[in-house]
Amino acid sequence: MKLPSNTFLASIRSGQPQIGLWLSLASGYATEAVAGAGFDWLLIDTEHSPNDLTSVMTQLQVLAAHPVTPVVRPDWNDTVLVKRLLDIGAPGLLFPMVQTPDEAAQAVAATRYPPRGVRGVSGCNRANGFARMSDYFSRVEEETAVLVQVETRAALEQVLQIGRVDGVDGVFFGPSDIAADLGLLGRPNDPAVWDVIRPAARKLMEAGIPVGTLVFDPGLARSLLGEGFSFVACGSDLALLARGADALLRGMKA
Ligand SMILES: O=C(O)C(=O)C[C@H](O)[C@@H](O)CO
Repeated sequence: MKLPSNTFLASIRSGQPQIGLWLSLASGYATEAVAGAGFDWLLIDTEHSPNDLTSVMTQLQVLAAHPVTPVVRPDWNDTVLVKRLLDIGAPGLLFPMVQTPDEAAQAVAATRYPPRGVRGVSGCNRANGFARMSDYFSRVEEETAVLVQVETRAALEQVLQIGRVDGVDGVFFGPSDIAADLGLLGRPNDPAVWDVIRPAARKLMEAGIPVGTLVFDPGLARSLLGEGFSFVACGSDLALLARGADALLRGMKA
């Protein structure tokens, strides 16, 4: 038994755009319902949703039956939590609120076994096929996507240094937090937010570093992919449910 190749990672490295969806409902059943839609990547969020380790694992199990790559967002750049997420088989991690190259290096180190990093070793777990994957230790680091999230003006100023940290596979812009940092709380689509994100994203793209984001506007998502963003999530399971319910009732009352 071999460690599966990470198709999301191979795609962003080779410049093939990846369309994603955020998973915030913290439910294996809801995840199963969207799993077959055909998204390239699905982000299991533990920062802003009621997910715990067990609900994340259930969703990873569900998604294993589908040709889509799950990426898990830990709630913090926390070495111990990262070890546990990797042991349950997260093929990619999105680290929130990475502010400096040192913090990006800390995120990478959490995903590497010694001597390259600080990941603790478990011999038998879901990630290594319960010790049946003969190549797990030799390949897991090259097959794990390490994505770091830039969410403040301070981080934007160092974006290239953050993106160039050895082991970082991509930089994700958080428009909601960047908007808040700019004094535009609740306005992630405000042009002023994108006026600071776009030049930073271009710098990374010119350096060959994949760039991603999440926007709740399919038109903006399409245009960002056209501008060279590599991995763009264009909505969430939670928003689809809530806004779909709103629209259905509105239609009934119209
Ligand atoms: O700043 C952002 O944008 C993000 O980090 C994404 C949000 O956390 C996501 O929950 C959308 O509201």
